Amino acid sequence: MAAAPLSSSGTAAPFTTQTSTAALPDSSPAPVAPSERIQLIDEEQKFTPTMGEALRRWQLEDAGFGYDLCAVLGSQSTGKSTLLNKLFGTSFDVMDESRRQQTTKGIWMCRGQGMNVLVMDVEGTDGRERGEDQDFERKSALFSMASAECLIVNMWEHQVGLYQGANMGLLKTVFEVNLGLFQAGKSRSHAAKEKTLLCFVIRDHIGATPLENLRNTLMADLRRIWDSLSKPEGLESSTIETFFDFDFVTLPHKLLQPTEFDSQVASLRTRFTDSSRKDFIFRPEYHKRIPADGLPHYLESIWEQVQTNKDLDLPTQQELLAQFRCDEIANAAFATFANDVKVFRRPLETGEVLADLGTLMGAHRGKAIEDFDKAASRYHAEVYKRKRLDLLEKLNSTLSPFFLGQLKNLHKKVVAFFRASVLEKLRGENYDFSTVVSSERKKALIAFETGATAIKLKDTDWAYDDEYEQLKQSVDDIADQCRAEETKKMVLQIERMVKKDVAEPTELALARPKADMWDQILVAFTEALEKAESAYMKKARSFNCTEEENVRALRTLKRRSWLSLRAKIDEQTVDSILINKLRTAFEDRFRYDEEGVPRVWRPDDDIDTIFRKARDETLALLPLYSKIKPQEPSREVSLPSTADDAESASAVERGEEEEFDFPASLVVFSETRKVELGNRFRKEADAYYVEAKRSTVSSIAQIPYWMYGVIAVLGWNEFIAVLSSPIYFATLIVLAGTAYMIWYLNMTGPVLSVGRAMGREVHRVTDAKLREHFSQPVPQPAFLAEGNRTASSTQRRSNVTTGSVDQGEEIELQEKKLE
Ligand SMILES: Nc1nc2c(ncn2[C@@H]2O[C@H](COP(=O)(O)OP(=O)(O)OP(=O)(O)O)[C@@H](O)[C@H]2O)c(=O)[nH]1
Repeated sequence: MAAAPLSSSGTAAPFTTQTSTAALPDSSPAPVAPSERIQLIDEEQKFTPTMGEALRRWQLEDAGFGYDLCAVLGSQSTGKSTLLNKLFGTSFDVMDESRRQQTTKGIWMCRGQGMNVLVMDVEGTDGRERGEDQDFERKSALFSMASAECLIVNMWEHQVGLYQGANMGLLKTVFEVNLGLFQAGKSRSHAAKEKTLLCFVIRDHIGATPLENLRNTLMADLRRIWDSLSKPEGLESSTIETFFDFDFVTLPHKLLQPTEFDSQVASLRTRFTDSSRKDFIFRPEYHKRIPADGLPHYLESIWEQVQTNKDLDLPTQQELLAQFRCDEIANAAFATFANDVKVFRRPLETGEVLADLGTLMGAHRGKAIEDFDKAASRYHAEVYKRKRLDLLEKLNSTLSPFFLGQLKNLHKKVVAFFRASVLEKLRGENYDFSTVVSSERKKALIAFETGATAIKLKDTDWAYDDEYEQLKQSVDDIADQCRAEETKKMVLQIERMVKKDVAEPTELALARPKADMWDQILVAFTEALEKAESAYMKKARSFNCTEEENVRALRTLKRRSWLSLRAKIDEQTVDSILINKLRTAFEDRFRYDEEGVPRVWRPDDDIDTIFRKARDETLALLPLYSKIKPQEPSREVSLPSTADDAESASAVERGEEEEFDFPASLVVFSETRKVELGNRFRKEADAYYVEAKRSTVSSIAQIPYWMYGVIAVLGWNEFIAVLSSPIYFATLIVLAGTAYMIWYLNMTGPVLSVGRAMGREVHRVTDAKLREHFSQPVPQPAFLAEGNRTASSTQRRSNVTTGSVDQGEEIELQEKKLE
């Protein structure tokens, strides 16, 4: 039956990939290298794992739906492989004529040359080696039906009308298989629409029987077979045309009419390649809608189903394939995506705020979805949609930590910026605290919201409300801190103001101690405090301070102001200054008379009484100094002690405030110190007394008046000499003129005092020198050693040292009397 052998390559090893040029069509227009073929299903009925790779090599992996698949069925050695090689330029093995043995075993696949067509060469039926075993025939028919758009049924012309030779057994199997497939998928409406083309190629057509007659004969046979089949429920009245389209082609004898054979094969080829032809074979409705990249998996699972004799549910298979492929595609898209976005992790972990994070995240996610859509959208729509959602969710959950990290960093950045800008503004002059804080707060919240919105991707449930609330809280906390700081600063400023305002009146009042001394000081203090309180209240308004805060701040302000007054009083009443003040008060009473004129002690003056009065009056000032107590009770100041209110007491316990005891703060110095100061003052006063006494002694020791007469008599001739000498006389005139000028310019007083001072100095130096010369040392009183800070004490010391031992003793006796 078979024609003369073209080549023989024997049986291929399982899953081998082979290339052959032996069966290239003679009329092949281009010398293109034939495609390699693969053994899709081997003799052991195992599906090849290399189909994916083969598709890649055939450059069909990315073809999507842009490919076609056909299979050839027919009896063994009926020139199937020869026909396919001629039609499609494939490289299937052709039987070696001399050996006459089965060539094609299992199912082979090859890409058509110059076309996106996958061709399957199926092992011939009625296989001698397989004997009567119909198992593989049925399986391969089922497999071909499930996958191919067009089944080429190859037969000799003389087989038409015969049951066995015309493959009627095989066709019966095909119809049964198809009904089985339909039954499984009957719930799916689209199943009915899927038709398969059965293209009958009648070989060795001599031409005696026209094609029309052959067609009728075959169709009558096919209908008979169809009718004989038991139909599933609901399909009892279905015809063979419901599921199949039929085409009939005749080819002349290959060996007897080779030219005609070749030209008709070439013509038939165009029906497979030229989609513009009316009789184009690969019409879209036959396509099984399996994307090329999913074809290996689909065919494998179909074969697995066929092998395990399970009901072949094509729609379910398509769904399963869609799931498998969508997962694969999603995983590939996700792997690229994960690699792209991992660069965000490190900077976000180190606290950076990435400027284009939102855009970049969106772009990477978009690319992943795009990659997925491109490959997966061809698969089962429902599965694709579901898997797309899954992928989107996975992408979003991968990006979510970046979103949260960025929000956290944004929060920190905005808070830091808010703090810095508020502090910066507060460093300036003439600011309104509440305006500064509210405007910076607004800016901070807007900055956060803008940043957060920029990274919030659509199709996510991401939200930043919590972070936004936290940010508000943080900003408000900082504002509160700043307000507390500002309030503190303001209280300090006001305190300084109070300190300045009370300093001078305090110094003045304490320097001139009078009965109303404390009244003056407290009036000044109260005025300063009132001024301070109103200054605080004015500023506090701009700080939006609460009533409670105001009460607390004013209380602090009063206490601190009082303490600064107390500090001033303490400063002015340290021992040395207080003694100085007492000394001054004493001097005012003792050394000056009622009119304020300095006293020049004369022997008949009652020094003792004056001294006693001045001393007692001065000592009476000590109790006045010792306690802050105004004459007028209304001028008394009263502040609560820390022990008086619970809040302050607990603040003292916590160490936040210092203890403040107002009644204790009214005491300037204790009784003990008062006694000490009295004693010290007494000694100082005694020195004044001694000085006064000495000055009377020195006035007693003055030159007698008759001595001036003696001097005048003895100096007469010198007087005449002056008058008679032009030099002396001129000198006299100059001196007289100078004296007149002094008198005229009213400078007598200053000149006299200068002269007196000079005289005293000369007198002192002379006395000292004389004392040294005559070696008559007199012990120096201890209190004078301390009192030599002033010029008056220096004067006193010089006076004392110039006195005789007798005078010193006399003075001591006088003192004892006074005591
Ligand atoms: N008479 C005739 N012989 C042909 C024709 N085409 C091929 N042959 C011969 O038939 C024999 C079998 O050819 P194959 O192409 O191997 O047939 P096959 O159906 O693929 O065989 P298996 O794969 O073994 O089932 C070869 O010797 C061919 O030379 C034809 O059109 N007419």
